[in-house]
Amino acid sequence: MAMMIQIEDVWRSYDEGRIEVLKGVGLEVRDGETLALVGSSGCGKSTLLNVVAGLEVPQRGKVKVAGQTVNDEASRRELLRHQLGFVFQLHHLITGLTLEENLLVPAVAVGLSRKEARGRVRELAAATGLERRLDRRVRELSGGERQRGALCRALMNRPRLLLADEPTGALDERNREAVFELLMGLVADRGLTLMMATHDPQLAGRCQRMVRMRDGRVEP
Ligand SMILES: Nc1ncnc2c1ncn2[C@@H]1O[C@H](COP(=O)(O)OP(=O)(O)OP(=O)(O)O)[C@@H](O)[C@H]1O
Repeated sequence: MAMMIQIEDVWRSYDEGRIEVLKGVGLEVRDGETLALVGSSGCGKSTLLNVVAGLEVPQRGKVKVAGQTVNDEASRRELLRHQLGFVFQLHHLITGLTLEENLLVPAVAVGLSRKEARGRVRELAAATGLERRLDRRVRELSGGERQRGALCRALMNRPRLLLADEPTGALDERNREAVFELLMGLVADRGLTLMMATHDPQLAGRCQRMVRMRDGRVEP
């Protein structure tokens, strides 16, 4: 069975080792699997996702995504641009730009033609009910719309892996359900691998596998 993520004995600390967050994490996620990462606040879920995404560098250990070792700037850049999409708890869109402009940013970064990029924008906007919001500035969108926009942006470069850090954590219940349904629907349609940190047991239960973090490690 092909592995999408391979994490081996990963250690990450802050403040010159005084704050130890990841203490020898090992985890494998299969291609096409949906996995929920749960555990109490501060146990290191976000840090682990950031390490997988190459946004943070571990002091020790190995991370492979789609068989490629993530160990230098070039591999991290390649990973972020082509292999994975990331949805954060807060949308992280540029609020002064329109939604469409935001979605074009990752496409421009990989040199997609304007025509192709606009085609993808329309396709994702249709899939998330945002067709009539594309010309709006992000600061004029609702919380649920922003989060749906963030999901679109994460999928613009057609990654095979989606990482999500409390993707519905900042939303009210109605929006939470709607955004989650969209996310899971897009993951299923496209056969994506999903690794998602969540505090919501209901959302976690909708993933194929649930993994608990405790004291800087993943429970067996
Ligand atoms: N840049 C940093 N400098 C110092 N400490 C940090 C830094 N980033 C994270 N930490 C600490 O690492 C620990 C784990 O943080 P992390 O955000 O990974 O936890 P989490 O499980 O995602 O928590 P939550 O569920 O509340 O989002 C926390 O105690 C946090 O304060």
